[in-house]
Amino acid sequence: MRTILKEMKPFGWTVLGIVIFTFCSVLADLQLPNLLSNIINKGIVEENTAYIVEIGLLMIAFALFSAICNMFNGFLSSRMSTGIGRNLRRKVFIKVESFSLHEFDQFGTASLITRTTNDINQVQQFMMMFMRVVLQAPIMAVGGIIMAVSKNAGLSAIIFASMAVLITVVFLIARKAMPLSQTMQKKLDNVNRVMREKLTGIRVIRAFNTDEHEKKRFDAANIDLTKTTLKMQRMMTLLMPTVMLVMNATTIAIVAVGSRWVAAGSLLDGDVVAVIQYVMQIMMSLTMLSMIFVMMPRATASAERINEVLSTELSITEPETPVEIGQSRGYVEFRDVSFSFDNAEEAALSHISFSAKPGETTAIIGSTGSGKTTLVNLIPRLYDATEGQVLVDRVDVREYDTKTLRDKIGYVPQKAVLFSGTIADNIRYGDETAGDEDLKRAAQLAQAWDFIEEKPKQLGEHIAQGGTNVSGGQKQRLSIARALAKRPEIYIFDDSFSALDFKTDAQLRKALKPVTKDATVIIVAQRVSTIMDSDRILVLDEGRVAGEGTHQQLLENCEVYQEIVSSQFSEEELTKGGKA
Ligand SMILES: Nc1ncnc2c1ncn2[C@@H]1O[C@H](COP(=O)(O)OP(=O)(O)OP(=O)(O)O)[C@@H](O)[C@H]1O
Repeated sequence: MRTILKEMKPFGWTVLGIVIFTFCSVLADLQLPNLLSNIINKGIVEENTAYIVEIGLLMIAFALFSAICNMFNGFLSSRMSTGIGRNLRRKVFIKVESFSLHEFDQFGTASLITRTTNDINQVQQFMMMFMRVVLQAPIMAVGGIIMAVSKNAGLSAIIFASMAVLITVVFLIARKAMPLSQTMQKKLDNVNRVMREKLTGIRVIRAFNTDEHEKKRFDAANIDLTKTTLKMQRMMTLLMPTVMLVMNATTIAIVAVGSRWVAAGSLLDGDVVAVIQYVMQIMMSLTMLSMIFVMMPRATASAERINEVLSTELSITEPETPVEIGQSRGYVEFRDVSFSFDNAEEAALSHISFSAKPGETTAIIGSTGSGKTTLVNLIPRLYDATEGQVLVDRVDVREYDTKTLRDKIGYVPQKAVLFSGTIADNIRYGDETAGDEDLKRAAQLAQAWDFIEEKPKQLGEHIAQGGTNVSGGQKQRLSIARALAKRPEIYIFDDSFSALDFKTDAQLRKALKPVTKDATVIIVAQRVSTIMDSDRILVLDEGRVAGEGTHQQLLENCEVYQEIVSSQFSEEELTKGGKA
């Protein structure tokens, strides 16, 4: 919570304004019972109408003044809490942007979304309530007690007794509510996770007719959250009736004791009414304060979750003195590299060594799960190697500023990702200064121009969120065009040709040759036909290098490669030289 309170720093003047308005409104409110008691004691008892009107008008003026102060207070509090919410959202967003895949794995996407939205909202609402109540309630309670004691010290003893009861109840409720609030946020994460999976996997769910199964899964998460929320709400519903009970009991006690003292002539009627009014003010402020105590655990849980994100130590950090770009042009080398995912029993990559040179194409092939994607992810530092070194232009990737490193790389991921916007926006992601002609050229090279040309708005055609309004192959071609527009020194194609038909695959590789002739090209592929012309093929098997060489060399000496080839080609094709 301390971290969140630090967020109040830029709002110093607003806080000062809130403090001043709160003081003014409370002081005005505290005058009202006193004035009412004067009306009764002097105006009504002595039948002095002029006095009643005069004090009545004064009461209206005080009430109006308090209302205006409260209005300003509300305005400033909302300005501050929404400002804190905005700043936190910005900070979390920037922090998450600097996360490596390791941190994404650690938090989970659904949880990061809940933290950026719901958790920050909780804190924002709490801050709003906090600023309105946390000053007002104690001042009102203390002021009310002083005023009540000044009216009659004996009657005020009753107030102390009831305050003790109320504080005990609030404490007990807050103690129970605290863990429940924390659980609630976790369960909300769960609901978001199931919902997210359902929305992103809707096609599979429909195709496999698993709507019922998904419904049950969602119901389970939803009911779980509902149960905890209800438990918490039940606790909260106890609060108001308890306050009312204590307040009414106190009023009765004051009337019972006060009426005797009035009859004995030691107390005035108006003072009994004033003390009752002070009791109401004190109890109401304590109730408001108790709302803070009830909101606080949930807000604290949310604040902790936000803080977890903000204080995460990045597994991929920038070097203190980054290396300047040298003369080389994209030379990639792996030196005895091993990599393990957190909590994984076995290493995903073990002792990998190879080099990929500019002007050459290096292919990586291997069965599913053999570590191909993991290997290429180490080049742009999406993960850092656990052991060994990944070098780009003979410098360890960890010694580069990540922006400098990633500027050298054109990465086409296994699963093509498009953003909502136009086709041009998506290709321009690679180079924001690219003109329409550059975009067209990149699209032509990526064999994407044919389908773009047919669209009514061509490059200006809208792409839906997640690229759902283009086919898988078209998505992949746009994703390739994006990398080409960047004109990088190192191209990484992670199984990027798999959604293309054989003809387009061959055309694309042919078109790429002149463009990438000076660059280092690394192609991950499942299809032998895609990579058989490569200068060097690296065969991966269970995270280890099972062979390295050209297609012909591997056919002769690498068993794993022979198995892959024979699973994809017929005997006849193999004797013809494996051409598909
Ligand atoms: N985020 C992750 N956390 C833990 N283990 C992972 C993670 N990503 C991949 N793995 C594991 O690491 C191994 C290598 O995965 P990788 O994705 O690199 O394989 P791949 O060869 O690219 O497979 P495919 O051809 O199916 O894409 C697999 O055993 C996989 O289960």
